[in-house]
Amino acid sequence: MPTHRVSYLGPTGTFTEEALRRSFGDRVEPVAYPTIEDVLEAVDHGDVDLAFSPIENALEGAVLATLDALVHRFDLLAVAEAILPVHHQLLGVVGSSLDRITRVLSHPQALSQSRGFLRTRLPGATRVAVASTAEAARTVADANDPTTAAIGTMTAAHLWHLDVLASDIEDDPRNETRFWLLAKGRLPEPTGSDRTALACFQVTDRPGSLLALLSAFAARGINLTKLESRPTRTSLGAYLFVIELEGHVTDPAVASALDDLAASGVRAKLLGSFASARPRHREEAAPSPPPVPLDPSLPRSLHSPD
Ligand SMILES: O=C(O)C(=O)C[C@]1(C(=O)O)C=C[C@@H](O)C=C1
Repeated sequence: MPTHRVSYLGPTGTFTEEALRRSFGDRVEPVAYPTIEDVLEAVDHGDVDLAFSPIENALEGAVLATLDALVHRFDLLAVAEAILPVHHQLLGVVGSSLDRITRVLSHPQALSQSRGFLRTRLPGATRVAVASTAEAARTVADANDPTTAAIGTMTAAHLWHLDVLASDIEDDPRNETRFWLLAKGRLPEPTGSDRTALACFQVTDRPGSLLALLSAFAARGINLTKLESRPTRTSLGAYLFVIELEGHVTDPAVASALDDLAASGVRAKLLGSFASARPRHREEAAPSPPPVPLDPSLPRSLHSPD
């Protein structure tokens, strides 16, 4: 089987590399780049065959560095997705210990996903954002400073001979991150269990445009799995919608919904169509949270039925 050169956020030892190797094994040759923009630019320029980048985290939501670059800057298509359980380790040089740590380095996502641990166990420590978790681990190892720690992978601990000062420090053990494999050009054939991602821009701003967007899919029984609003970057208060739905962009129902949207003044940019890493079944939908008592002065429609 041919090997594809795939750009990813490096250096070696990041969660992204782990997800790439676990999901695609020896079908890929990972090529490290220092930032997510560089990862995407590499495939855009044809320096690699594919790019692999985080798109969504269970605790923090969208990975905006990837999402916004795909919406605004690059014309790339997601052709596959992968999900990795993400467990963060606090790494220090040999001989260090938790009570000596005054500075913690990591990728902003890792710092955010470990917010609870940092607040309760290292309340006085300075948090320093760096380009990736592996970059943080490498910096700590190079500095050989027992007062500085990194948040990163177990692989990074082994690579740079760091001690695990505290393990699995993420805010929730169910933490996981979804990644997209991105290509320039052709989409994969439908598999029967696909998802499609779109960025929808309102060409004309009028009341009910979000409703029109949602109705085009609802009317055809197409299940939406994600809806995210992002600034259009044209003026304050102007937003576009990123949606994900069940189905392939070539499915007749999806294609007809897109025709409807175009007719109602919505421009849709295709972000990808790919086999779902975790096909969703309607009956597995999360249970609704218990009703929250609301201020009695609020409109009745906001109250749960009694
Ligand atoms: O810094 C890394 O190790 C990465 O692979 C980046 C990244 C991200 O950007 O979300 C990937 C997965 C985890 O959510 C934490 C960080």
